Amino acid sequence: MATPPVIDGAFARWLAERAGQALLDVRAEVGHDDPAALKAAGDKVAHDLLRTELARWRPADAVLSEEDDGSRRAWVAGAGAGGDPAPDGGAPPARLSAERVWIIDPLDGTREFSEEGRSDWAVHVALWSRQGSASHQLVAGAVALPAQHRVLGTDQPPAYPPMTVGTAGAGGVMPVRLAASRSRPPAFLTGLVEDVGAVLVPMGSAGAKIAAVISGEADAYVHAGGQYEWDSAAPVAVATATGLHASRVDGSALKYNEPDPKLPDLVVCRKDLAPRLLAALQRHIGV
Ligand SMILES: Nc1ncnc2c1ncn2[C@@H]1O[C@H](COP(=O)(O)O)[C@@H](OP(=O)(O)O)[C@H]1O
Ligand SMILES: [Mg+2]
Repeated sequence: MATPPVIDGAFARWLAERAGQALLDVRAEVGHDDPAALKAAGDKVAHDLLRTELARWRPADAVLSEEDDGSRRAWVAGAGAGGDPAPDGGAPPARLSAERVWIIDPLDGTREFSEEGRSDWAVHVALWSRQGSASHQLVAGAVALPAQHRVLGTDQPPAYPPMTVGTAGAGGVMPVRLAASRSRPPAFLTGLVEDVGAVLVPMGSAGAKIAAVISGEADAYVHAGGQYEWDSAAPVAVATATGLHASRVDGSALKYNEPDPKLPDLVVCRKDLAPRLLAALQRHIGV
């Protein structure tokens, strides 16, 4: 058995790459005839692999995974998970007192994974640390894009600004290329696009969209209306490691390993574009 890297950033890449390969194998084996079966098989294979390797190589760390039972429930002090009566006496989840928590989305863009020919799906592996110095406290992360044959990671942050920026978004001739969900775009998106003079780049997977901003295929990613910590933790770790702006749509800091794992909105873009985009967002979401 191969021994994984000791350094957390390289370990995150190692994990994401392996889960990504397992997902490619599942896609090839199961096929696309039954999308629901393919989604379920992909979620399970990637989650099991990540959980097993984390238990083996980082046994002292806590894990928050999309595919864990009860992962979406908020912890409410004195009330138990989600405000329900607490059958366990109300003990908080281990992650809330842990020094280090792996925040993982074994398969982001599950819908696109099940659609033949699409490459906008990803594996997210992020590490949150109580000692983390950035406001998001993410200290390592990797995003595998298996069908794009690439892995982005904090261990080797891509160059900033992206190579393909050109004059886009700088008030020049090129419009801002705005990546957004192809299936659940924010309600204010049409108004925002008109206001900023943007062109829309619809895509699946938060990881794939943030990867597009990191590599310069898009200038910004805006989301609102619902998401969880695992949807953005790893791509935000990589984006900020490269020098990109990442925040809530009201400009406030993204926070991870919170009692409530909901993190419903975010914006990721180049730093030079952030003031203009955040000002436009204020007009459209009324913050
Ligand atoms: N309104 C919403 N509520 C909850 N999750 C949402 C959401 N909109 C997007 N997401 C989640 O964010 C991820 C990216 O979404 P999209 O592809 O639409 O941009 C998806 O993760 P999963 O594929 O891991 O479920 C999706 O489930
Ligand atoms: Mg997701």
